[in-house]
Amino acid sequence: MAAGRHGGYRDNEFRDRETDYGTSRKDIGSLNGEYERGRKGSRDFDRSQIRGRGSLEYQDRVRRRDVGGREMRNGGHRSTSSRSDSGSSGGGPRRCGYAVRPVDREPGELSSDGSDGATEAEIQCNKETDVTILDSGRQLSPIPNKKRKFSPIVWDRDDKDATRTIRSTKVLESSNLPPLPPPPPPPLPVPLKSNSIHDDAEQNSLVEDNGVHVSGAPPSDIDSLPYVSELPGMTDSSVPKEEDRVNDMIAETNDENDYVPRTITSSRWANDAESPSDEGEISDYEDSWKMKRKSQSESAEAKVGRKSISPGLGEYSEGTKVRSLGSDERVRSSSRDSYNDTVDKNDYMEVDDDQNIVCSDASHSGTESEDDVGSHGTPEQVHPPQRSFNMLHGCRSVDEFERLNRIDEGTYGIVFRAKDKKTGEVVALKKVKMDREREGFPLTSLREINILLSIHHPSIVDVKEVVVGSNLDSIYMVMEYMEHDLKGLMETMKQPYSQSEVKCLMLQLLEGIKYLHDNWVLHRDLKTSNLLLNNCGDLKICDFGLARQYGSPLKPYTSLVVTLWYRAPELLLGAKQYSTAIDMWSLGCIMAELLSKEPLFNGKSEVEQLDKIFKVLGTPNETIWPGLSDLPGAKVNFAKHKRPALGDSGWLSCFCWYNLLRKKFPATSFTGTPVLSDAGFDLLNMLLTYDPEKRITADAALNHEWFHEVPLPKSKEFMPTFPAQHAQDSFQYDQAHEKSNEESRPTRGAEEEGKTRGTRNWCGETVWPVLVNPMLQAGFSYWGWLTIWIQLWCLPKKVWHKALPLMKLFLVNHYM
Ligand SMILES: Nc1ncnc2c1ncn2[C@@H]1O[C@H](COP(=O)(O)OP(=O)(O)OP(=O)(O)O)[C@@H](O)[C@H]1O
Repeated sequence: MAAGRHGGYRDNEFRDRETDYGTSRKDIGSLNGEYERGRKGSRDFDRSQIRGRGSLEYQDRVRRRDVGGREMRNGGHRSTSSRSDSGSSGGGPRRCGYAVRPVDREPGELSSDGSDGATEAEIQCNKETDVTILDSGRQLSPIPNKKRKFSPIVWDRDDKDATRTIRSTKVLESSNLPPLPPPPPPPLPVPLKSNSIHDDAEQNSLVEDNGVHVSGAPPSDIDSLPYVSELPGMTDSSVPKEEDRVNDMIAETNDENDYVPRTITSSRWANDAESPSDEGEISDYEDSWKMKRKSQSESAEAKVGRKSISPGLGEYSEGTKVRSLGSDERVRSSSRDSYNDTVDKNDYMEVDDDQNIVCSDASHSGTESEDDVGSHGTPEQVHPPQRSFNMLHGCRSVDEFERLNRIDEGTYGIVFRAKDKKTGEVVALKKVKMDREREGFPLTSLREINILLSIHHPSIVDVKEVVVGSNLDSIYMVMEYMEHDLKGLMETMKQPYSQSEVKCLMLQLLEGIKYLHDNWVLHRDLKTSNLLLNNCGDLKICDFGLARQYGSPLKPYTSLVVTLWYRAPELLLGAKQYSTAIDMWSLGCIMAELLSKEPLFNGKSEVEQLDKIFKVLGTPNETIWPGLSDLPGAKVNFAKHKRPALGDSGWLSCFCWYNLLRKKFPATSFTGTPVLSDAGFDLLNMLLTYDPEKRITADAALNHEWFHEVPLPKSKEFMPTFPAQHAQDSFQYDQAHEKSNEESRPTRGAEEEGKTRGTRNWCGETVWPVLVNPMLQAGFSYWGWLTIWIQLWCLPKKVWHKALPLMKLFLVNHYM
């Protein structure tokens, strides 16, 4: 029965896998190991033991079994005509298997040999992005393909103090650091910048980075990177106390089911089991931020109650805890990032083909197997762009940027286009919204900053630095500027993207998602408005406000993630344990949207969303989705949209099952409906597979045959370009802004008295002195006058008629 719906499995296959899973769960390390081994494509490996992240192998196995036949996924039809044993898990693109006639190529489409005829100018675009283009048009990220043993993003401070002290001493000694002058206190309460660890021949020598000396000694492991408190001039003594205190707070407040986060201070991702959940991790941080803010406006002693000493540099106190924490986090996360960028392969222990844990760092050569060296190639060839942060200097002011125009406003931030006055570079500045300031620094922004500073990939928007406004609460992320977001772009397009263009976009998207998943990051908010595009054809994923680390084994997380239209069915049904498959479902929705220019499932509520999905894909049941009935939402009696006409099995059911989705994307069309080949439909089906365990992984999707058949993915240089939508806003916004600036000009009376109404900040908002009475503020603004006007409106007509001329007179005198 299920065979017809989801990939053609027989029931007993599920049971087999279930049994294996049960066994393997006892030893999650072994599971991970098997998964990693499986990824390398060991042919003799018993893939049936792998579940979850090993679904790639699972798909592979199914493919082999079904060669020559037809396979249904969500009841979908899978063409196998051109499919051989793909070995997709480790095989890579099989482009040689496809003979591509020139006539089949669209302009810009890559040929089999990779020559796309791009002009030099066009190729220049690629050079800038520092990516290698494969013959299939795919970009090779400069990041290793293997899944990291540990996430590069650091949220934890759970290292033992003693170890830290020893490490600190070791690092400092080995680098023969001369005593540094005490650094100025880090000015920001969030993790912002870090040092740069250079990976060059003189690993043990001092490296000067932006005028700051840091140890260039290769750390024996990532934890040995220096901390703020380990630097000269910073005392370490108070750190343990603070850590203990913070850990106590975590222990007291951690509740895995609570969505409200608590602390950012613990948990390395790969060791998630020992750490509080993400939701638990942040709010302590927020608490700290609150405390810090409180301490700014009142006396620190009064609020903290316990600690009142003003801390030395690098020390922790209640009042400055966040600042120190932020700096520390900043150093650690970005240290990893810098280190990751420069010596990515050296950074973490990785698992090689033979399940050896390999530290490719030269200092760990003893643990590096020959096999691994061979399989990894030469890490030295990879030189991703390096982000150098000066950890000892404060962040720059936003005044060092010239505001050009406002790009867009999201839920969590306002994005501006701006120009770096120093370099002339045009960037995007995302101002963190502090609307809910009373609740502390926004969690989403903390996550976003932390993650984006820690990862680097051509398909992920690059955060260059963080700058502050005149008011310390104004925090801006400086990002590379992208001309479009896919949602806005598609709204302006008359025709949807062609298949070859969708392939180009999907490949970039999948590369980015694969990188995230390999680095233990779930994006959790993939949608077209979070995909940016520039006129070089580069696609980049942005908005990491909902992103988080995941670990193995999975922990319960909130299911209130992902924008409704792109939310996976397991989330809609209330699953708390989910993984990378939720992002893959979103990719399925995005792929469909790219092809049709319409959202695939545009429900208005969760129930309606589920109903829309079920209508198209059929209502799932326990057979096609084992474990479905355990989900909280599955108890609801949904309408049974059952496609198979002849029971649950039989080849006819295959057609009936998937035909609604296939109807939306037919293989041929005379009506202008977007067409999708069998292979493309197969990929779409695999992305929109109900059972998250069976849903295709990013890795497998990258190797899907759709990307290797004609029409081939269009080369980025030949992607259509459009006028920058945000630059168009510029005129309108600037006019509006000019008008609002008019409002902020001093009143005539005030001018006379030499007073002003408040100053405009970088965004054009009025900033009032803290002590200005809000009523006074209202009185000086149009809003204030509007309020009065409305009140007058409510007055009896007689009174109002008398008041009106007076009001007019007053306003004319006052403003004209
Ligand atoms: N680097 C960038 N370059 C150009 N435009 C950008 C950039 N980053 C974001 N934008 C634009 O700003 C919009 C909002 O950005 P973003 O999604 O990061 O904010 P948000 O508040 O988190 O939004 P959401 O409400 O979707 O959560 C994006 O849809 C995009 O149009």
